[in-house]
Amino acid sequence: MTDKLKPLREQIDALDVQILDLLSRRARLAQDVGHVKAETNAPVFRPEREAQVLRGVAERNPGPLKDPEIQTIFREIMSACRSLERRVTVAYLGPAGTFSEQAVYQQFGRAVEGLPCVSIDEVFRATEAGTADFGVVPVENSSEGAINRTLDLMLATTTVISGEVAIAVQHSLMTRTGNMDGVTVVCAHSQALAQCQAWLNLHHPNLERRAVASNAEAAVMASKDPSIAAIASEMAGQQYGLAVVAGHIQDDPHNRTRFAVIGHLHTNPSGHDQTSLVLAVPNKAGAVYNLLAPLATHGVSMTRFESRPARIGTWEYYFYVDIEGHEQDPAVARALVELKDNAAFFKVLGSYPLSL
Ligand SMILES: O=C(O)C(=O)C[C@]1(C(=O)O)C=C[C@@H](O)C=C1
Repeated sequence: MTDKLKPLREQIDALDVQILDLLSRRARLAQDVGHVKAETNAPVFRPEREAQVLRGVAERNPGPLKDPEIQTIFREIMSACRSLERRVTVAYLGPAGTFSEQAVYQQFGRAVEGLPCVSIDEVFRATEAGTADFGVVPVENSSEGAINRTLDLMLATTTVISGEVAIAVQHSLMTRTGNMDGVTVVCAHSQALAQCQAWLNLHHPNLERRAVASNAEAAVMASKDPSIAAIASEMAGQQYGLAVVAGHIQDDPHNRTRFAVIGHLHTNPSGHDQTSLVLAVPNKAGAVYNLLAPLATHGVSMTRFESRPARIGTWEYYFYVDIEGHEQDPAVARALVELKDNAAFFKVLGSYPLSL
């Protein structure tokens, strides 16, 4: 056995030497890029470039490694190279161990400075004030719908959307012991409780369900109190020393949450982009239909349409609309001019690469 392994390991060692050399050369080039950027005060993080690199490696991937694995490796390479230029700070809904933190790493890789915040409002504040370069905020969940606080703050603040990340949200029921002896309460964020309600009704109908600020907060509580179980990601459970009682308990096995990367960066076109808008129309018959007509005229697809009450005491709404393409794409640019003409209110939240 060792005789057969030895020559294979020698080949792996030789390749690792080459990989290391190539990585060092790549890192030095990134440093050069950093110097060029520093001269013009250009942004270090370029989401459109990173999206192109990640799509490119998936297209050229000869296997046997799978595309997501290859992309994870290259994301970390770029993250490490980027941190040689400058380590970016990213605010997210903390504490550590939340799905928001997972989304930060999925977008920026590990060589990033995470700034956990106590609320979505705080993430916007830190980003708007420049305490963080970027913020990562949840926008919508595939089973529970829009995160209204995020939508309201996107309208009210000066931040733009520079990118998006989608992550699979898998919940586990966890306690200190890995069993439910003496447990009377289950804690989680209200969204997580809602996403697991059918499972809880079936398996633990008598547990008191208590909504708390975040799933990670629930994990902290469960780590201190044996009468509390937490619903959270396994990552959060590990962080706070919990053991899994049951995994994958979300009612929708394909449960996903989409996060927006907010900041002050207007991202350039990557070739596969999306634009987010907020619109309002005068409250009269046919107004919404007329408002959206320019999209059809210019062949621009709408991928999302969400309404929020304007909260000014009348029955008026803001419409959150996602369309395919970048605001610099000619067809999108033409459609936006006409949309703006039709709308009583018009704001482009940002154009950014579609999540991988
Ligand atoms: O191309 C750039 O602008 C770089 O800074 C290099 C690099 C990379 O490592 O490939 C690093 C950070 C940017 O976000 C994009 C790409």
